[in-house]
Amino acid sequence: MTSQTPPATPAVRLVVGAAIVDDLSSPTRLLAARRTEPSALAGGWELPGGKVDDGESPIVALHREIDEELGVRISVGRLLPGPLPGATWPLTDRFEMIVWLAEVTEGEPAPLEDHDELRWLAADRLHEVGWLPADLPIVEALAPLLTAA
Ligand SMILES: Nc1nc2c([nH]c(=O)n2[C@H]2C[C@H](O)[C@@H](COP(=O)(O)OP(=O)(O)OP(=O)(O)O)O2)c(=O)[nH]1
Repeated sequence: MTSQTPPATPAVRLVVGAAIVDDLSSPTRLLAARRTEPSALAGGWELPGGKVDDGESPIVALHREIDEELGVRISVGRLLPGPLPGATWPLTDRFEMIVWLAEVTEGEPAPLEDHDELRWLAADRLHEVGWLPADLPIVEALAPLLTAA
C-alpha cells in the first residue's frame, strides 16, 4: 500500500488596496491607477496597493505600497468590506484583497512604480477606465460612497 499525500491547498496571498478618495469625510473622486505589468494585466486599471510581505501587518503593507507606488503618505479610513471571510475581495485563486478607504495627507500622487498613469474619477465617471475584472465589484461597492461634486 502506498501512502498518499493529499494535494496541498495553494496558499492564498493577501493583497492590500487603497481606495484613495479626495476627502474621507465627503468623498467625490476615486484615484485609479493603470498597471504596467505583468503583460497579462498591463493597461488594466486598479486600486494602488500590493502583496503583504511575510510577517508584515496588512496596514503596514498598505502604507509601504502606497509610499513606494505613489510617493505619498495617507490617512486610512474605514474598511470596504468584501464578500469573503475576513471581509476580503476575491481577485484570483491565488490572491484576495483587503480594501480600505484612504486620503492623501502628504505629497502629490505620481505613478512611480507599477503604474504609468493615475486618474481621479468622479462618481459618474468611474467606468471611463478599463478596470481589472476583479476590481469591478469593488468599484460598484465604492460608487454609492461618492457624492457628486
Ligand atoms: N494592487 C492591486 N492588485 C490587484 C488589484 N486587482 C487585481 O486583480 N490585482 C492583482 C494583480 C496582481 O496579480 C495581484 C497584486 O500584486 P501586485 O503586483 O500589485 O503586488 P506587488 O506590488 O507586491 O508586486 P510584486 O512586488 O510582487 O511584483 O493582485 C488591485 O486593485 N490592486
